[in-house]
Amino acid sequence: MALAQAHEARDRLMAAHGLPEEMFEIVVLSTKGDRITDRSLAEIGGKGLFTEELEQQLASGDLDIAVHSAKDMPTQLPEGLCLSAYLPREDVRDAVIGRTAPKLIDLPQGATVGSSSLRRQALIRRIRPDINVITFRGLVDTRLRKLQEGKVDATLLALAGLKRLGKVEVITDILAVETFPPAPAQGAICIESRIGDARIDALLASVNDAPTFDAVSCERAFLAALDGSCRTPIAGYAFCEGDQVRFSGLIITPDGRNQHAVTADGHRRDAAALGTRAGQEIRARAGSTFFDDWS
Ligand SMILES: NCc1[nH]cc(CCC(=O)O)c1CC(=O)O
Repeated sequence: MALAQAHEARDRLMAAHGLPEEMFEIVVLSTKGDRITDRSLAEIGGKGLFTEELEQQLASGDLDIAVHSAKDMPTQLPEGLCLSAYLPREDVRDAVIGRTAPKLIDLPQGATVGSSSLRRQALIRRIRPDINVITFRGLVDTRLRKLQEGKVDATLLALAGLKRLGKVEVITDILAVETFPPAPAQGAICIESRIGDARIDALLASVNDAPTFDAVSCERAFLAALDGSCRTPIAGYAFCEGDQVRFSGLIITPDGRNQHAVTADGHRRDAAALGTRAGQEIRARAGSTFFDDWS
């Protein structure tokens, strides 16, 4: 998927500036997050794993831009780096790949679902407390193979990733954002670069999608205000409508039984502040014990 995303960024940059392919060199780094696939992200140290090595090369000048799934980016970036552009966002929803039934609600009693996302685990339990959720990581193909081998009844993946890999035919259901809210920044590809690199900023300005930038900035600010620890299931989704941005966020306990939801809207220019306030509000309402009990 990383390669598909890098190609998409390169193709958009080529088209926007009329540049030939030879002007770009794609450097592929496998990261710790890709190599360790038998434990959940929370267990092995969280989101930074995907980005650490790329960021070192970005800071040193070996790379000019890094292309990431925005969802995998920590809220705090290393000094001197920023998320300078977002490509137009893909579908934000989660998809079900069901083996014994197409939809979560139709799975057999006590069915096993593979997912290592704490948010998906909690949201699955909110809908179906009887479902046994097991940790399930690795590349999409590995997960699909485990599903076919009968290790689980179903698994959940981001629709955006499946689309980028050209694997939508495996999907048996798509979950609505209202009942199954996505992770902050899901479906968005971001470009990270050095702060103040005028040459690169000029190149990136023409591929940045402003509605995606504002919406994802709002969602990431929400996550940051909640201290974005990847041990707490957090969902957050914003979208732009004209000059307005609308946001809804949720924190939920891993068993899916307790939750706090928030909605907010305002002017797009205040998108990040809106997300921050929504995060602070939910934090105040939930109280510190909501987080303590589960981390
Ligand atoms: N954590 C892995 C990851 N990071 C981004 C995506 C999907 C693509 C996206 O959300 O942009 C995925 C896989 C998944 O959640 O199914």
